[in-house]
Amino acid sequence: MVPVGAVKIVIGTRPEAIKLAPVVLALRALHLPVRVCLTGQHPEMATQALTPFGIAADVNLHLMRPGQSLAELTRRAVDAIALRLARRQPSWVIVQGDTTSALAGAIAARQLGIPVAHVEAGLRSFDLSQPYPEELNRTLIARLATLHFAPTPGAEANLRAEGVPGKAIEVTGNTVVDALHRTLSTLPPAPRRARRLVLATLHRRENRETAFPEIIDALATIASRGDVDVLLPRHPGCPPEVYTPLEACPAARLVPPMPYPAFIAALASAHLVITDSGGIQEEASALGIPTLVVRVLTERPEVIDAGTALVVDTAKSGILSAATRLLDDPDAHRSMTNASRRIGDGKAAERIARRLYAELHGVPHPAA
Ligand SMILES: CC(=O)N[C@@H]1[C@@H](OP(=O)(O)OP(=O)(O)OC[C@H]2O[C@@H](n3ccc(=O)[nH]c3=O)[C@H](O)[C@@H]2O)O[C@H](CO)[C@@H](O)[C@@H]1O
Repeated sequence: MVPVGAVKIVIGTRPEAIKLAPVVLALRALHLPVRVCLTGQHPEMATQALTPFGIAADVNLHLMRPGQSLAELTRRAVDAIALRLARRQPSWVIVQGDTTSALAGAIAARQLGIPVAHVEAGLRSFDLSQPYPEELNRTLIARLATLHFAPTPGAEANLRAEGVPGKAIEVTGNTVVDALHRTLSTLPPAPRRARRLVLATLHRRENRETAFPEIIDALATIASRGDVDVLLPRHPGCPPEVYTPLEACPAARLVPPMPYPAFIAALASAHLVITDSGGIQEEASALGIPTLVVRVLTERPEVIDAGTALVVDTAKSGILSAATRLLDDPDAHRSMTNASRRIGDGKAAERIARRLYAELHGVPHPAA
């Protein structure tokens, strides 16, 4: 049995690890007992992401199996998490974002009557197929959660429109900005680059079949300009053959998933980002790095309002014309470089920890 007031944090993937690491540290700073449970959805990457924050998981459920369907992962994750929760009876369970692990954690906790706090609550694309399964997962988690930590006023408005009462929502900023600031403060000064860096990442499930060849083709054409370097860390969830056309380009560098600090160092020095990632849109916006979002939509209108990102869809021609403009027109590029605080101010985890402290103790933290 864990001590009264213990908080169990369920983490499946790399982005959950990055976005929950500041929360683990903030809860510990308030002397709240925390246990970190990895589901193993990203077997190596979640551990890799926690390490720079000095966090080791208390348990790893190792749930991934080759060829496992989403339904099977969901079923096995609910089962395994429920067993752990029943044994340890934490006072709260925290899940983050929109993964299958987060949904399974919320279902398991709810079934055992343990309240769920949802970090990064209220993001919506309003299309259950885009991104899939993430929009479905986060919508369902909202029905299961007791406390909703919305990163922005826009996310809060989405939750209110779904009937979530105001007192169950706290607008905190996104914890990714906390992780970013903490990491930037540990980095050495960036070395000067001979050529401008185009940093790209790709992994969205709904993009894999049809859109990836177009996006990779566009990246190969950009790399062949001769005046930029293209850097693309692979995502282990993507079939390796997806990247093959880029392997022939001398100016394109395909690398294994990068440790978070190394990735942030590359991002901070990038001239242009091309990505289907959610978290990287947020980090690039906080840094003021122009970003082309290779999706049909974004559930982060804040990065568009901030002027740091454009949604360009996944056709090669659209990606190329937007990238060419930003690489060839300094004014167009400059107009997208204002670092934004709309995503967060770096204090989200502290707000989350204080609210949970108050929920657990019935009074605010004495230092509040
Ligand atoms: C639909 C959607 O938007 N869903 C998001 C999704 O995650 P995502 O799309 O952000 O996922 P990725 O792109 O894999 O991760 C990005 C992170 O990884 C770091 N990074 C990257 C490459 C590398 O080589 N080394 C690294 O360290 C990088 O700096 C960044 O922090 O799930 C999250 C969890 O619930 C949600 O929060 C979030 O809504």
